[in-house]
Amino acid sequence: MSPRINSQADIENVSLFQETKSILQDNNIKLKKKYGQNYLIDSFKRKKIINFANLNNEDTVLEIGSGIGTLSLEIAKKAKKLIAIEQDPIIYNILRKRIKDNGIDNIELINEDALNTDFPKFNKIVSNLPYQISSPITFKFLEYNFDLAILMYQKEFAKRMKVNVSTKNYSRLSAMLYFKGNVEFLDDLSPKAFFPPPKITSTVIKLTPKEKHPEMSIINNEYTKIAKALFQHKKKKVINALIDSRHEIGYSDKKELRSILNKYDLAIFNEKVIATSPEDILGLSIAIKDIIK
Ligand SMILES: C[S@@+](CC[C@H](N)C(=O)[O-])C[C@H]1O[C@@H](n2cnc3c(N)ncnc32)[C@H](O)[C@@H]1O
Repeated sequence: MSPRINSQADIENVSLFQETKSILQDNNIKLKKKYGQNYLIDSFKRKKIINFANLNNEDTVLEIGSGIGTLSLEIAKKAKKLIAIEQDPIIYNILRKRIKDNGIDNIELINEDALNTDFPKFNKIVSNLPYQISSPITFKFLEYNFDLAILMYQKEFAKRMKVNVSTKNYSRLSAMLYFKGNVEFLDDLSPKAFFPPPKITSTVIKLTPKEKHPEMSIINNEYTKIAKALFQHKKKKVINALIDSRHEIGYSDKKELRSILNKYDLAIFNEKVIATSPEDILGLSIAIKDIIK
């Protein structure tokens, strides 16, 4: 069915859709679900996403999952340099050719799994992320120094990034991000903005790293393990969640851990996990750090 055209934005969208379709057809590509290959075909949203990053000619931008270059070629026009990482070798080769055909010389294109490669130096990130790596790639970003990241996720995932203690979206992710980054919701994109359309709505967020929390820098390991253990049992009391996820903090014997924990007289043990703030979890991590293996 031909798309309905009402405005200039519609015309641009149709042309981005046609361009995407013809690149895929010319290369005999069937997009792969396992790589999260839903390509942006809404040129108005593309412009908006790139504008959110406020790019200038001193920026080195990192893009994870560059696909056929829908964002990449536009980012490269505004930034000093783009480092684009694409795992699928066939899609990587298509983009490599597009870069060459367009005479672009400021894109470093890397054919790797972004989770298993060190990122070259960058100061901004702009990415329509492959949804299946949302969580690990977000934590990986936070290991690097950068000014800001404009990132697109599944809406349900994005909602879990902000801390709302005692709500159903409060999660390990929000508890981890609380100390590491500020999250600002910027925009939503309907499935129609992508080809093929995914089943879900997407959300664009701005992530800005926070100053290192002084206590978190010494307790990060213990906090990470404890948060992982706790949020597997969000509705349980803290002590029971720790015992039930004892393998996350280095124990296999339930009785042994219970008797160790019973030596601590901590009020937080009787709180429900969902009601404990990141600050509470930090306090717990400091209190029991010596028993975390
Ligand atoms: C949602 S698409 C975005 C493509 C393009 N940036 C756009 O906006 O249309 C995600 C891309 O990430 C790639 N990808 C998936 N897993 C990856 C990984 N672990 N490392 C690098 N790229 C990956 C996919 O092949 C796909 O091209």
